Amino acid sequence: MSGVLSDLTIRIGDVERVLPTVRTGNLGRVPLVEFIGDPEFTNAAAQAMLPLLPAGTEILLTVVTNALPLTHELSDRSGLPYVCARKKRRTYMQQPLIQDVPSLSLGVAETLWLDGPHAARLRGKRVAIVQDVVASGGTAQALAKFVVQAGGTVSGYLAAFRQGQPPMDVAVLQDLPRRVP
Ligand SMILES: O=P(O)(O)OC[C@H]1O[C@H](OP(=O)(O)OP(=O)(O)O)[C@H](O)[C@@H]1O
Repeated sequence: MSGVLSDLTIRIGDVERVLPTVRTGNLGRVPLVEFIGDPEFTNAAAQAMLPLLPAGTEILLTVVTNALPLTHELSDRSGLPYVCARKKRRTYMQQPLIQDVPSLSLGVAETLWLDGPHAARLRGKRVAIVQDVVASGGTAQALAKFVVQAGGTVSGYLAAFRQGQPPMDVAVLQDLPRRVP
């Protein structure tokens, strides 16, 4: 069972968490979802997301940081491999694909990097885009561009949480308030 019990107390399966709220420059106070450092919460979310995987998906694509442990667990449970984009160029990258994200959920512009050999794993594949939270959808759009650049097709979008109204259909466990008082 999943649900928002109050504005900021959430439950996924048997795991309940009170989400902290943080103040951001242009959004006011927003709930903060953190999977990093919380394997119990991460595992519960990954397990609950299994039925959200689009039919026919062959590989998952995500981006650091918070979505990475979630995608790892989803990969382990589903048996689907995954590829992860970075938010910094690493010296060992070979002909990386590059996408700018104008403004992420916390109002910070980013550049995403997908190492060439990882991009090659998407070629000809049906790719599900996995995120912890989808807000504006800017990150999801950038990841979808990676899929197209790499020669794959997007099978769908899934996330643990949605905050706001992104432009694409995203399968989620729960909607969270975009702002809190
Ligand atoms: O739909 P959007 O508006 O693009 O926002 C969603 C993105 O924002 C958050 O990342 P964050 O900037 O907190 O980075 P982190 O995961 O590295 O902490 C979240 O992890 C998503 O990747």
